[in-house]
Amino acid sequence: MYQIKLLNKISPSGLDVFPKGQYSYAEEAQSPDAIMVRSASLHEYEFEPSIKAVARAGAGVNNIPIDRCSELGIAVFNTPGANANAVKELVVAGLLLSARKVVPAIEWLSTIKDEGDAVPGLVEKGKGKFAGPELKGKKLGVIGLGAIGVMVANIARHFEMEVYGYDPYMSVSAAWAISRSINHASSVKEIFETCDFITLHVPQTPETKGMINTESISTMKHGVRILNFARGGLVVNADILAAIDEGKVACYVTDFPSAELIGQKNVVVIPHLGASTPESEDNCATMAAEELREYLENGNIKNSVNLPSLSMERSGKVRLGVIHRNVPNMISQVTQTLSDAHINIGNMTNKSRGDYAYTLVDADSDLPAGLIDTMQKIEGVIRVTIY
Ligand SMILES: NC(=O)c1ccc[n+]([C@@H]2O[C@H](COP(=O)([O-])OP(=O)(O)OC[C@H]3O[C@@H](n4cnc5c(N)ncnc54)[C@H](O)[C@@H]3O)[C@@H](O)[C@H]2O)c1
Ligand SMILES: O=C(O)CC[C@@H](O)C(=O)O
Repeated sequence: MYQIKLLNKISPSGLDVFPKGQYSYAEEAQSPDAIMVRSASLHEYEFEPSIKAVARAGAGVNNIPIDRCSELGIAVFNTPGANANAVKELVVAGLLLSARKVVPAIEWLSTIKDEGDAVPGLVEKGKGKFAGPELKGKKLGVIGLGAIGVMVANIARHFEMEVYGYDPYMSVSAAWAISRSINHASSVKEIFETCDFITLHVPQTPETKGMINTESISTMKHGVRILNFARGGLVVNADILAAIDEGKVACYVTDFPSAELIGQKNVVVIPHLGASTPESEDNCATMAAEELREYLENGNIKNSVNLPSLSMERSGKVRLGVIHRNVPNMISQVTQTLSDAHINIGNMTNKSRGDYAYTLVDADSDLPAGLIDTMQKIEGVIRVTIY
């Protein structure tokens, strides 16, 4: 029985992917084989030795200690694109809210709610201070052209915005999906200097952390509107609040609340609702559960963020999955261990990713006792699993 430990609320349609009687899932598990998580932080988590995989039902993996997982031989998965449409739709709302002062205007209405028949008159008299510009004809800069950024860039064209996109690492599939009418910015500086609206769609990494700060804001247009549906850490809150105070930034819309942002003028704070639709919660949970099943049952890897993608159709009697360092002589040592035990290899495949590599072997006969221990002791082998 495979045990899955759930660290956040996971959509039932994802949990239905696990066959009853073969899998159990709960918030507490004695010897979990895998963890399913959304936004809970695992940075302080003591991984049980039984854990082979972590599946993030979502895109961002900055809540997971990826390097530590790799060193422990734990495969980390995410669900690319599964919640992109949900985020795109909320970004559209964010664009409109950043331009038209709908949020403060609604708040203002509650101050005149006891004025009886005078309300319509007060509305017509007071509404002038809530005027805001149209999107049509304005320049939108999209930083990060992945699953979400491409969708945002494309839909903004339907508002007749002039769209600029920046992503030095853009994937081939994103390049196919993006509209040809999007202008290619050759640097992030170009976005900062050119655009009236800037929206962030990059992961939080050491490279992107704090990218919106006093210095970068100083290169932007006066009255720029900034949207952050990616991660709170991309923006230095104190710097953007100072820029709002000076009028340099007209509005900041973020999906990542912090005490200093809540209630501030010209800041629209949303409680991390980007992916909170039933559709995206189902998509993410289903994709994450399918990835876990394929890995736990067959050792096949799809959508891992720390190990290579590698799948092989099953053959032979026993399958071995070996996570090892990406250094010379590893494959020969793995195969030598099998040949020393007179095991014929029916099929095998290997792929590397950065410092790590993964070898899948289908053996034609059962493995003798002790073989796994012998293989595990090879220098550079991190984890050996039988499937
Ligand atoms: N608000 C939410 O609920 C919510 C939901 C989903 C994702 N997110 C966040 O949005 C981010 C993007 O999601 P996605 O699904 O589009 O991911 P993605 O991996 O499909 O796209 C990220 C893109 O950023 C690009 N990139 C990386 N570093 C960059 C840099 N320095 N400059 C420019 N581009 C860079 C990558 O090349 C990639 O194309 C996630 O990492 C996550 O943090 C938030
Ligand atoms: O699980 C969520 O609600 C948010 C997920 C989102 O931040 C992501 O990175 O995919």
